[in-house]
Amino acid sequence: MVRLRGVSKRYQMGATVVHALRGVDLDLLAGELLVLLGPSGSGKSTLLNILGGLDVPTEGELTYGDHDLTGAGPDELTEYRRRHVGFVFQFYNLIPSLTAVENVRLVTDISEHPMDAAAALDLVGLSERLHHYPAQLSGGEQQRVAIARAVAKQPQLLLCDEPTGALDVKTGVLVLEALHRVNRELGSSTAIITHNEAIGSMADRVVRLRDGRIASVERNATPAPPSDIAW
Ligand SMILES: Nc1ncnc2c1ncn2[C@@H]1O[C@H](COP(=O)(O)OP(=O)(O)OP(=O)(O)O)[C@@H](O)[C@H]1O
Repeated sequence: MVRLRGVSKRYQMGATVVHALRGVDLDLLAGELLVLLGPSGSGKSTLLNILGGLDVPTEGELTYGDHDLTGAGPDELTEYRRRHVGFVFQFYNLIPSLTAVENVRLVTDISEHPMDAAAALDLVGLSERLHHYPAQLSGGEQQRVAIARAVAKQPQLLLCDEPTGALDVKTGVLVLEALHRVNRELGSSTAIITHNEAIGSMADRVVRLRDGRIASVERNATPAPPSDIAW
């Protein structure tokens, strides 16, 4: 689905150069659920941002299907994100003055092949909360609205940066269940960044980053259901 080859990212900070990624090769496969683990500063967010066209590599290649995005400019990357990528972040970034269903409609109104906003909220278990405002929802419910908003355009890629980082275990598991369901039912290739080793057990593949490099890739023959995960 998406292919990175020899991807490096360097940031110039005054006189010093920060090597965020060093020669990463990674394929995100169609329909898979990938968990990206690694210590703070190992390059996880940088990698996810490059996969999703939010950032560009200093070196290396990025391909989406048979579309070469290496060297793509801002307009081409915006088009790529708009058509194909859904993002979920640690903080939900909902519009406080809009209800759950209105937050999701912000995306469905401008998408080519959207799901119905209420159906997207149903997919994440929130059919009873369509007309609640963010302040009337728990943290886990707000994150599930953010997931519904990300998936309502039926993206081929769903990229999640610490989606359970701000949540307790019980709520975090509900969010993981929503991501798992979206991955299995919509078939969106899903990548989840986390510090939390336990979450690796629900993945088809676990990729570990260390110091900007891929330290290991493991395939899970029998991924665990999110309800079995505890931390
Ligand atoms: N915009 C930037 N400017 C300068 N350095 C940056 C920038 N973004 C990231 N870095 C540096 O690149 C390295 C990798 O950062 P990144 O955020 O990808 O790591 P991470 O594994 O996601 O960390 P965390 O788990 O703490 O979020 C870090 O050393 C970070 O300080």
